[in-house]
Amino acid sequence: MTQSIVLQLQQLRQQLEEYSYQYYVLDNPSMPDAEYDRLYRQLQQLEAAHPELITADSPTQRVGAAPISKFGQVAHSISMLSLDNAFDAGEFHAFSKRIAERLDASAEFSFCCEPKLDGLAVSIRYENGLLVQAATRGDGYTGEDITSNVKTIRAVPLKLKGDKVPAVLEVRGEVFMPLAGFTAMNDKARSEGEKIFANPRNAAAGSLRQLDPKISAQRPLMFYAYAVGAVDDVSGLLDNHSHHQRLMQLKDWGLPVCPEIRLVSGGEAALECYQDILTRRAALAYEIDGVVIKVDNLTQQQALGFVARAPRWAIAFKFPAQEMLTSLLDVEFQVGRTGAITPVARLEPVVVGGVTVSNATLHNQDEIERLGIKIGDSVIVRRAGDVIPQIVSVVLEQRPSTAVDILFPTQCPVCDSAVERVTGEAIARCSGGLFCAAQLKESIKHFVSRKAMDIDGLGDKLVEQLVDQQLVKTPADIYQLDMAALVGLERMAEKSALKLLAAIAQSKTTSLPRFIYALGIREVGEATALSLANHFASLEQVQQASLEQLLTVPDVGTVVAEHLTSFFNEAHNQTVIAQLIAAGIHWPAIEQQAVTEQPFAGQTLVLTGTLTSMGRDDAKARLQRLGAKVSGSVSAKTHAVIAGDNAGSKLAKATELNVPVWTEQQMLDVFTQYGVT
Ligand SMILES: NC(=O)c1ccc[n+]([C@@H]2O[C@H](COP(=O)([O-])OP(=O)(O)OC[C@H]3O[C@@H](n4cnc5c(N)ncnc54)[C@H](O)[C@@H]3O)[C@@H](O)[C@H]2O)c1
Ligand SMILES: [Zn+2]
Repeated sequence: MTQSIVLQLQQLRQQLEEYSYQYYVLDNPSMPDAEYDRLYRQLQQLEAAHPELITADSPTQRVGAAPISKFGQVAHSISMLSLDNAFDAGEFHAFSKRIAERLDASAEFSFCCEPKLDGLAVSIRYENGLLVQAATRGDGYTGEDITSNVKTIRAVPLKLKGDKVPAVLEVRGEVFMPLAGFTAMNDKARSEGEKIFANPRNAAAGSLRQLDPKISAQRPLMFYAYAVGAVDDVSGLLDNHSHHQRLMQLKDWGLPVCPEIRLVSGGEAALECYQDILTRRAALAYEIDGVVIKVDNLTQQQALGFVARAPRWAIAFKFPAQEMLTSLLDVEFQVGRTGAITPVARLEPVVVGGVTVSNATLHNQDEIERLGIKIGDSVIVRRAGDVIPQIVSVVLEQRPSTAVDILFPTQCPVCDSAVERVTGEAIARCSGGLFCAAQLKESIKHFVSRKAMDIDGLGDKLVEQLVDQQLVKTPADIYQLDMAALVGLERMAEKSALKLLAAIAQSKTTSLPRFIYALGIREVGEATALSLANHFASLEQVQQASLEQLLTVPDVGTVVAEHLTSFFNEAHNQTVIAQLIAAGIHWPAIEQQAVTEQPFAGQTLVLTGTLTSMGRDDAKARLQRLGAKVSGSVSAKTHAVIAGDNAGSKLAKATELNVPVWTEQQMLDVFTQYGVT
């Protein structure tokens, strides 16, 4: 019996030791805090039942980890301790009862309630108001000398304010990374393929404990003071009665103090304060993992004193954990309305931040590779605030032998079309734009829009009804709609149905650029559609064009060319195009003349002001057909500016740069001359 308990204790201590090493020394924990806390509690309970088995080196008897040798060492003349935890109101009441009994006190305590900032503790020493040294907590007795690094934190004053400051003042507080800075730093690292930090605490610790302070200087670190360490204060400047009052003094001396700190009277008020901060947790600019509730009276604090590793006069009342351990059951691939394929992790349900989480996004294939994740893995899930749950890392040591690789689909899970991933893009997409049910509503809305097939009366609401009722499964089905189908729809009177059918019939007479644009190929806007039509002069030629041929078209770069080839390579799309043509969609042949005669070839033109004869888009399209590149801004390279009514700054700029200015009429004359009407 005892034998097995000894073994169990050994195992727990060893495990906690290893996790602490990763957490404190490497700043790279492999376990969520909640899992560490759970094992720690287990150890505490076992030790409480068998006090004879407690060893001096047990994690329950020690603080943090010894300083590492790459830094100089700093001995703390007043040790830097940890805090005992409470995980529910009952545990807080037990704390308050304990202290009342110890002090034999009947009156309510004044409590100072402070957000428990999630960063790392540092001690900063000021001598005659000047910052002379800064150290980490280390094992509580000896910390690491990080003076140069702390000096790079802008919020930390190098000199205290005012001339009345204690001769020696050690300020203790937390260095942390505000959420905005954390997110920005990780986004940048991710886009540059660099290591990202699992959470703001690791980011703060990893950023501060750098041999090169220049690296710390670039990191968005912040500091809040929450205690005083050693002092030499012969003139009695520092308050001797209230912890809260001391914090206010630190503030006056120029040290940042968390604005959420409250002095309250009694346990109930402390619990209310806890609740209040918990409700506002997500709205705070930095991460906190609980509220530290401290007996405010310094005489009482002194009387209560310390046990092994924590003061008796304070307790950290923890919030529900934002990171939990769970397992990855499966990965599903969802197809978005624009064809983007997103891997979604199906998780063993777990409560994170007070909410049950059973799914998390895995973003894309790069993210899957970055995490090195497999189905069956133990994973750390993080849900902070209203942010969608994320998988932050895999616990490799717990990988089961049955874990299997995640296979990214090569075929769309909705429509079976090929999945494409264009060079340089992280997102993989279904290439069956005209056929894929997941993309149908968006593709139909685009197909019928004004600059595409221009079907009047076919608004978004109606498109949704047609798709939902499965009357339209591809754009080609629009041309099969009849009276019987339409009058069955909501708010569709016979008269409007007739009008709609007429508009559909009318849309069959179109132009090649419009038709190409209507296909909704990614990145193929009106201008590109026009370039393609002009260059190839027929749909067949566009459909059959190779990547190299496409790259010779003005306006078409690698990304557009890749989208075009994968779209036309997809047989599903070809089928729908054939159905559309069969339904009677047609356009006038593009005259060879339009292709060759391009008086504006190689020229950049700018349109400005209000045109009276046509819309800006229309004019732009015609100028493009004549070879022009139409730009939005005037420079010395602009060939001419076409000025409509009320032209403003662009016209002024043209005059200033001696760029020729044409009237709308001059432009119309050119259109007539070349027959672009
Ligand atoms: N994930 C892991 O593998 C792993 C490993 C080791 C430790 N841990 C985590 O670390 C905790 C133990 O670390 P700890 O000893 O630093 O204890 P702690 O973080 O629970 O509490 C003490 C610390 O709280 C901080 N703090 C923040 N705001 C404060 C305030 N207003 N007043 C006073 N202190 C404040 C200080 O840095 C202080 O040192 C565990 O509960 C666990 O969650 C995790
Ligand atoms: Zn699809």
